[in-house]
Amino acid sequence: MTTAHNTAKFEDIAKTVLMPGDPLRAKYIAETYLENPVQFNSVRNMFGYTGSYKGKQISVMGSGMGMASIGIYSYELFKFYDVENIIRVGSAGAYTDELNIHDIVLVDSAWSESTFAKVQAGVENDIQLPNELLTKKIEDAANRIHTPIVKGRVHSSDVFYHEDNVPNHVDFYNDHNCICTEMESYALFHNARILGKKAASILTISDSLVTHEEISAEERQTSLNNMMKIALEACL
Ligand SMILES: O=P(O)(O)O[C@H]1O[C@H](CO)[C@@H](O)[C@H]1O
Ligand SMILES: O=c1cc[nH]c(=O)[nH]1
Repeated sequence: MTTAHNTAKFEDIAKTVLMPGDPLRAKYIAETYLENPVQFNSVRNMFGYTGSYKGKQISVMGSGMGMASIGIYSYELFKFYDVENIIRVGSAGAYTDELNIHDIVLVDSAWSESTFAKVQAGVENDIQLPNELLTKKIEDAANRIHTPIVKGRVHSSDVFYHEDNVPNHVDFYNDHNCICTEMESYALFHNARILGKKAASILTISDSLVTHEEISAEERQTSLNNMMKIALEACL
């Protein structure tokens, strides 16, 4: 089975896939943590690899940025490659000064004003939920390796740069209880639900919309090691 966006054969991809937005972060995870990683995709440079972690076959593949992009890649993995679990390992911007740079958020719900779910399947809910079991496995893994996490709701936005005349982080925090923002979890959770699969998201705070601190582009590729270890341990 190949698709317009993925040249992997059906058997090349493991049942669990870790998905960072950045394909270079996928390459970093494969080269740093997986034994014998084999690359299965390079179409559009959306790198994907399969290897083993502590004896378990795991794949890692970039999703690209935004719901349109993860919508395509996650749908193909679930539907055409029969992937069972996708764990997003992303970066996020903090909406509250209670979150610091490098804090790790385990997503317990994703709120969005996006029309993704409506256009995709006529679903009007503005909240999508991760799979409970997979999310619990991530929480248990974090506890096992003594890495603190914060559970909370993410704002999955279609837009990274906003003008001043629209709702901002204060409104999303106060009106919708969103503690941070990224651009993919809502679509990932929706795709998993309609296809009967499992998805979860774990995010590292890369910048703050409150304090305006941020980490560099290079650090976004490589410095999210604690989150990656939690996600890998959750696969065991
Ligand atoms: O670091 P990733 O996983 O790409 O996630 C976040 O970073 C990108 C924006 O810089 C968006 O994709 C957002 O969701
Ligand atoms: O502010 C941010 C940081 C990471 N990702 C986003 O989508 N927004």
